[in-house]
Amino acid sequence: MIKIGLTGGIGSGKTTVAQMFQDLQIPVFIADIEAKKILDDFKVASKVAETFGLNLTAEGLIHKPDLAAIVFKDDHALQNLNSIIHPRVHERFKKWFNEQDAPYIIYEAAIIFEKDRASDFYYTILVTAPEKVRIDRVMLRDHVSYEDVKSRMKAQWSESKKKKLADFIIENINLKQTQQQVKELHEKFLNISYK
Ligand SMILES: Nc1ncnc2c1ncn2[C@@H]1O[C@H](COP(=O)(O)OP(=O)(O)OP(=O)(O)O)[C@@H](O)[C@H]1O
Repeated sequence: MIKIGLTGGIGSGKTTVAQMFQDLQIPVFIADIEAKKILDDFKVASKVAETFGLNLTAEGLIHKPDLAAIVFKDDHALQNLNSIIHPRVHERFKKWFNEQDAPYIIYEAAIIFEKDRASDFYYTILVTAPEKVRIDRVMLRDHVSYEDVKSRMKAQWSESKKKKLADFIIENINLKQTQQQVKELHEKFLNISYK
């Protein structure tokens, strides 16, 4: 079973594109969702709270906006958090992958090239959109400020740097055109996987 890595900067539309593959019956693993679930595990939450000097909520959870305020301003803190969460996401992915039965699967993550993980995948897809469009989308979706979005973007490489490394690029501006690009890639991946 072929593994396809799907990535893109914040607000580029990775999840929107991932959903389009899912609509074509392709299994999708969303690393961000898994990371959030892992953070809700009491043992992990306790470790993260201790590492960053945070208090857990009454339900024993991390208050995510407090954590975001720390890690999105401090690269070292973000790396520290990733070193707690990422190995666990990887474990979950391995287990999930072995349970799938499909011609190929999609692994969606905001960071693939930045982590030197492109070689884990048969192909990589980069979803792109102009920076201003991406910022507007995230401000609208998450009700956050322009500065908040910009500071989250700092941990990610520029699109031009990632474009050089990606096998395929999906320009996500018009949803109909995005869907068409997804369909074309889907056909290509099916052909490869059935060879
Ligand atoms: N082509 C498009 N036209 C209009 N709105 C779009 C388009 N693509 C995505 N959106 C909207 O923009 C927002 C961001 O898209 P999405 O969540 O898919 O991006 P993402 O890359 O997964 O973002 P993040 O990295 O922040 O999780 C969502 O509200 C989504 O509905």
